[in-house]
Amino acid sequence: MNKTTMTFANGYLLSARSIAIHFHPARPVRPARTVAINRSLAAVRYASVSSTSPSKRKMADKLNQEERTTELKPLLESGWKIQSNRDAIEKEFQFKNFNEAFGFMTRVALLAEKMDHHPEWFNVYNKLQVTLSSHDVNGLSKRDIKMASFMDKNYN
Ligand SMILES: C[C@H](O)[C@H](O)[C@H]1CNC2=NC(N)=NC(=O)C2=N1
Repeated sequence: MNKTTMTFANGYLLSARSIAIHFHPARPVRPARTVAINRSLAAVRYASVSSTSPSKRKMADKLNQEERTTELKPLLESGWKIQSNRDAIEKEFQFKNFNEAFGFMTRVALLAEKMDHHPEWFNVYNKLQVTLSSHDVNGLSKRDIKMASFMDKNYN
């Protein structure tokens, strides 16, 4: 095999059978996962901008007795429970693994930002305990019904 010879400006001579040239990009290439996370964050930022402002929100939207019977019924049938010491509902979700659980939480988080209504939740690996209540009315509101229904719809 022929040898390649290179002479450098400082006079050094390099002689080798093969020369490997490494190109270093000006900035590090972002892995696909980072790009996906950044897109999600951009979606959250967009959602926050277009979210309902607290001033516009109807403050007196606490569920009345009739709504409690009609709107809570399908949720209680799907495993939601009314807490004994608080006007709140709770449910435990179980997933295949952490990735599935966190994907679900991410989808819920996007809605939470859009609604400006946030779940209380506790996650360990594939389990997620959720409590829903509306702090501003100190009890259940239609926002909790909406969020619980969204969770049920997105849970397989
Ligand atoms: C300032 C902000 O709009 C409020 O604190 C929002 C945020 N998220 C909320 N989430 C819930 N669950 N209840 C609220 O009353 C509530 N209020």
